[in-house]
Amino acid sequence: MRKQRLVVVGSGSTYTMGMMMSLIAEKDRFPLKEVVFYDTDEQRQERNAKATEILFKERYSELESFSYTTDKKEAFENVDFVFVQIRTGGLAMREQDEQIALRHGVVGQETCGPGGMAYGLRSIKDMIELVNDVRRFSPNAWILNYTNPAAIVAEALNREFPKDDRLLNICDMPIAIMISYAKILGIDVWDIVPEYFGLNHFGWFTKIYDKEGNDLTERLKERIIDTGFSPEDEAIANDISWQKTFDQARQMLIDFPEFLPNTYLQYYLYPEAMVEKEDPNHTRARQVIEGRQKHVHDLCERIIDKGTAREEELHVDVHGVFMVKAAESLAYNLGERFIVLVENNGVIPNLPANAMVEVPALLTSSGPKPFSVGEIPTFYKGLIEGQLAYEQQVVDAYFETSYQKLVQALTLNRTVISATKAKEIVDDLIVANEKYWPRFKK
Ligand SMILES: NC(=O)c1ccc[n+]([C@@H]2O[C@H](COP(=O)([O-])OP(=O)(O)OC[C@H]3O[C@@H](n4cnc5c(N)ncnc54)[C@H](O)[C@@H]3O)[C@@H](O)[C@H]2O)c1
Ligand SMILES: O=P(O)(O)OC[C@H]1O[C@H](O[C@H]2[C@H](O)[C@@H](O)[C@@H](O)O[C@@H]2CO)[C@H](O)[C@@H](O)[C@@H]1O
Ligand SMILES: [Mn+2]
Repeated sequence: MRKQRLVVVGSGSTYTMGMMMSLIAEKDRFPLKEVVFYDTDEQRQERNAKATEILFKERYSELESFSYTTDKKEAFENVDFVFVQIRTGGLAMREQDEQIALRHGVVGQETCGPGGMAYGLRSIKDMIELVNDVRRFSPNAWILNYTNPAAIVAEALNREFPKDDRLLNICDMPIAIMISYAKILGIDVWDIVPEYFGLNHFGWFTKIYDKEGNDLTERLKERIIDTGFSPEDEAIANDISWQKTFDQARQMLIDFPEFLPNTYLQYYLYPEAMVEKEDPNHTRARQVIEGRQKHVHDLCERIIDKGTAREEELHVDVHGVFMVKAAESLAYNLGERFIVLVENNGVIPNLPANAMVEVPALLTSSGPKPFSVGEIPTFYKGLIEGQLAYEQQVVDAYFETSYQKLVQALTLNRTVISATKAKEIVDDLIVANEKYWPRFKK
């Protein structure tokens, strides 16, 4: 089995340690020769890197080389895989996004509504630069991207790099939801065969089968409605915010029982209730700073101080293992089924061909091979078309630096609707994002 050379971009991420555990867990199926960390923030990177160095010495003796750098050439030369998880502006800007939206009485969220637009307009520039940098040094490397908002990033990258067929955007939400389905059904998550359609953070499971082809959909729906729905992945199971989100997904299923919803639809279907639940002084960004980020920083510092990771409880989480398993399938032509983002091109014939849709696909060494979904019913088509128009309008606004299109985009978004509000929010976001956004022309 050919060993892979991997670079992790945004290696200072709160998800890096979980991802490293996934690399260790999958080392027989995705064997690595070399791992390189790349980040623009030396300090964030060093903490994770020093802890990883110790972890790899103890648990990944087969690895020939581990290093970390802020130099692009050093990072991107001769690599096979690039895993990307960057956050332009950091969690501090995420907090701004959430608070600005809430100040105007609308959903304040990382990837949905005005927050998602603000974050998207920060991510696009860095992601385009990054893909260009990687391609300069490793023209054939697989780039697997987690960077959010994945819908807007995927749309922008598809326009900027239309011929790049080794660039794949993914999201861990569908698989995280499937972990909860698996628990309810008493089967292994990797034995679930899902049918799914939508945009990123905007989709529905239409069928849930097991490997033998048994249709478990109706049984699953009944169980969720009767006995509840909760997050089960280790990383989110005890998080109150995620528990509320999964509980709300049960309510969505009661209200719209045809298909099983992605949890993110709560922001579009019940925007007022979502706003009411929020404490503007303690939004999700602050919870993550005090929760996941603190936990990871403390963990790394303990490992570094003690010189060992043996005393720590470290877990493989869905985020890391999904990325690694997808990479395995691409590297070794396994043709395994994953829900990923691809250009529509008739997969859903009653949506535009150029839409970036999230659907099941077989991952092969020549790229994702999506399954045909077929025409979707009017309710879902209507919702998706509105959201797609918003996403495409945000990307149009970015490339044309058009203020008018930004206002139009937010007016299209279900979490905003009011043109007056859209304009006021855009004006506030422009001020807050001065360091990150292009200058929009009025
Ligand atoms: N697609 C998904 O389903 C999914 C799931 C989880 C997280 N994410 C995304 O993963 C990313 C990381 O999340 P996090 O909470 O760990 O954020 P984080 O801020 O902890 O980590 C991001 C890292 O990226 C670095 N960075 C920023 N700009 C960079 C650039 N241009 N080049 C290299 N490094 C850069 C930062 O210095 C930081 O260390 C975010 O975009 C988040 O939204 C996506
Ligand atoms: O609010 P956060 O930062 O906790 O999470 C936002 C992300 O939520 C989804 O991803 C993951 C989660 O981050 C991870 O810990 C995992 O175990 O479960 C979640 C659900 O899959 C979402 O897909 C991401 O796009 C968000 O960034
Ligand atoms: Mn996601």
